[in-house]
Amino acid sequence: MEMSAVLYQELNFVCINPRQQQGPGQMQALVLGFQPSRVLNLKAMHDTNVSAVISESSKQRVPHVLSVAGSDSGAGAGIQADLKTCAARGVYCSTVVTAVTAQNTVGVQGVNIVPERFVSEQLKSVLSDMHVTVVKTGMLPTVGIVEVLYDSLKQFPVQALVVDPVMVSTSGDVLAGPSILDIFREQLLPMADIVTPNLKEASALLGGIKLQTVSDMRSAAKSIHEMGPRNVLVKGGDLPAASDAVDIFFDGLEFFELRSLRIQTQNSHGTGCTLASCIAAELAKGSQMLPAVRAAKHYVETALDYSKDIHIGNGLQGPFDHLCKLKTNVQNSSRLQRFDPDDLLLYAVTDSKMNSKWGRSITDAVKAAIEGGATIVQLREKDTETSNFLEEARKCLEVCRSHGVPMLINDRVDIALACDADGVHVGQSDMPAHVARSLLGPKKIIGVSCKTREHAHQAWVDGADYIGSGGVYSTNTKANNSTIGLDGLKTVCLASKLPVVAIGGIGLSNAGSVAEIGLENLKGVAVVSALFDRECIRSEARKLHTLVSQTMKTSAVTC
Ligand SMILES: Cc1ncc(COP(=O)(O)OP(=O)(O)O)c(N)n1
Ligand SMILES: Cc1nc(C(=O)O)sc1CCOP(=O)(O)O
Ligand SMILES: [Mg+2]
Repeated sequence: MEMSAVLYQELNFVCINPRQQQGPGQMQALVLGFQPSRVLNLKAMHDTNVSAVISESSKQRVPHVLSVAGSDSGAGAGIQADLKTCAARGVYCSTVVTAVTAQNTVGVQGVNIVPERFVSEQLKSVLSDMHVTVVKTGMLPTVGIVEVLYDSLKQFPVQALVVDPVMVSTSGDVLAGPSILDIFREQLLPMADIVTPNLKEASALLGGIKLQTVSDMRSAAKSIHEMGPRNVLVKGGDLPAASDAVDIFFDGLEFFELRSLRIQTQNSHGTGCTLASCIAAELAKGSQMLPAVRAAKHYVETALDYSKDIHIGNGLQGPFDHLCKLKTNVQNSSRLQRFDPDDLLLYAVTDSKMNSKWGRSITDAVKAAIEGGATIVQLREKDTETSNFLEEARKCLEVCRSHGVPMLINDRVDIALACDADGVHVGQSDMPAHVARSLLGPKKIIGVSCKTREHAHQAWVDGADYIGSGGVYSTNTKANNSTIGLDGLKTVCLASKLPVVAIGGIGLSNAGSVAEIGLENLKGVAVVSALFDRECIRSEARKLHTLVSQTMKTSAVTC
């Protein structure tokens, strides 16, 4: 007892794990904090009566993904891809190896399946001891392995399960045969929070039906959802070549077409594993499902683009550089996607006064909004000094980029240029949109505030990408703002082909009425106080996102 007391004093963060005493005289001490490599094994200690001495306040839960997958000796996919992805996303990753493959850029030369009982032993070791937040599965080569995983998850529940139903490698080699399909459908999918099949895997899960169009992908997502997973992402990377890669996300209520640029590269081995483990990592950090999927798509796209010319191996299936995000030149690189009007769905506009009132930084506020589902962000910092504004804008941009969410600057074209933001929002008394366009170039997003049909017409002529129209309701956030009501909003929508986002006094109580107007180019709502003047930005964003997307969907069908 005395010996342990000395040790505890020396090691501030030591705790004894009470769940896994390994036998008399043996115990594990685990150094908490984000330094999982510093695990001490205090075998020499003989006092088995020592109980945990750590106070709750000094415990720091680390976001933790457990990858249950096969090893890829070439390290482009499988366990190795999952480890690198989680490292790049700042999340701890433990591993349970289900198979060892001899693999390179040419193909799979051999597979050695780990016996079920040893998969089970690995699962027990990790799940009984470490606080796993999310389990992500990859190659599950036998029915027995799926069974032991199912049993382990029943015994040690985790916050989320991400299932990448790996069946065939990029090179076309079979990694799990058709015998696995029944148990996937019956046991694993009903437990999953998301399943991420590519076209071949979706087809296999559905008994071999052909999937050739985006419409087929929607039907497939719906049918797979009926098997029990909370969310489905059908990846359309194998659809006949088009300029965009389209994935279909279905949460049981609505479909989202998630588009990204198709990167021309042979270095795409491991993209499926990487996407799924990045979703798991984002969920482990507290993200909602759709923002996690968007962030993961953006991460994969950035890594593929960064690695498109690297050369590793002589085969056709090259790996890519998962850690590219940690290299400073990529950290601040431009957004790859073009402006997507659907990004206007939940537009979060910041307010410095509200952030000071609640004692949070702009970056923390923006991060919470995105994690709750905000699809575009505008920094509207009327009272922040220029140097601070620029510094904060750079930090926020990093957060937005890592989630694939566009970030615009209100009024200040100079700040937008200096931090390489994705665009600006200007009003009728700000810099004219056509001047902003000539300064920012064709690739940046420009939004213009419009209250009348004349404003709307001019915005189009000036080369704006979208219109912000309001105040739909009266607001305390912007002084002396005139209210145009729902009728004024309709007039602006009908006067333009540009996508429109409604603004002004919008919150949970009335966002539904706005979304209900059902005009095709009304794409979403922009909110300030309904997010940033609230205690929990993340949960308000989540509620607003659900409300607006569901109402828009219903209204679009009726109109
Ligand atoms: C999306 C969106 N719409 C409208 C506005 C208002 O812009 P503006 O009229 O320039 O007023 P300020 O925001 O600068 O006070 C906006 N910011 N965002
Ligand atoms: C920034 C802004 N522009 C408006 C316009 O009518 O163009 S209303 C507005 C403030 C919106 O804040 P809240 O969501 O807290 O009402
Ligand atoms: Mg302005």
